[in-house]
Amino acid sequence: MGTLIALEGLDGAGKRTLVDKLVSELTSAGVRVAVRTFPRYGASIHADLAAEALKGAHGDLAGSVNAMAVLFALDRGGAVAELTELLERHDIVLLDRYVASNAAYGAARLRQGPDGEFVEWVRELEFERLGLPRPALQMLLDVPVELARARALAREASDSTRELDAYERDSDLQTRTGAVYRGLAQQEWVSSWKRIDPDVDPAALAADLAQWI
Ligand SMILES: Nc1ncnc2c1ncn2[C@@H]1O[C@H](COP(=O)(O)OP(=O)(O)OP(=O)(O)O)[C@@H](O)[C@H]1O
Ligand SMILES: Cc1cn([C@H]2C[C@H](O)[C@@H](COP(=O)(O)O)O2)c(=O)[nH]c1=O
Repeated sequence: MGTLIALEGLDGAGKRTLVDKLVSELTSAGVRVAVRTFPRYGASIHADLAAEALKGAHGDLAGSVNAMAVLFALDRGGAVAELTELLERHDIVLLDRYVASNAAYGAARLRQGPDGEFVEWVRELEFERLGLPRPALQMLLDVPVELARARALAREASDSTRELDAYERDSDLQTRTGAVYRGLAQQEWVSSWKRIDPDVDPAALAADLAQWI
């Protein structure tokens, strides 16, 4: 049975970039690694509806914190069988965002903290009702909000398909989300957490992750 590891962080933090480097390092070291990214755009109606809502579609859908979180949760709920199968065939299944994204962004929108009702609601909905596998390790790519924003803006300027959505445009939301994430990491929400610096060495981190197999 493989080890489930999730990478979390703000929009533009560099998660995708780091995941790609980790896969390259782990694969070179002979580790069987699979990657999945949430939301599953193009593969899940729930993910697509959420993305469209964050770009202004579907009336007042994006205005409801719980409705948005249910969409993200149902997207993941549809991936339970695939995750289970991937874990059977790989040493590590690395996730670019997972359940903690829902907890952190939703709590931040509601101005709640990591110990608040919303975080507990997400835990119960996703791990207990939807039966999502619990990650062995959750990593927080802890990039200052200004750096994450600069990276998201640079990406938007170079790629017309990556226009900032409502969450990305809201700098205060990103700041509060960062604070909730750090609280979740500090209290080891659901499983172990590891804080990752922006200048992390991917080779060293990959070697560390291989210890979790
Ligand atoms: N270490 C880095 N140094 C410089 N630029 C970086 C670094 N990591 C990522 N970037 C750049 O920052 C932008 C955002 O990176 P990336 O897409 O990996 O972030 P992300 O956390 O996956 O974002 P999102 O959650 O919004 O999809 C990209 O243009 C990427 O090339
Ligand atoms: C998976 C997930 C994501 N979010 C938030 C985080 C982002 O601001 C957007 C879209 O995600 P992307 O990585 O920029 O494509 O949605 C969330 O609130 N809950 C989730 O479960």
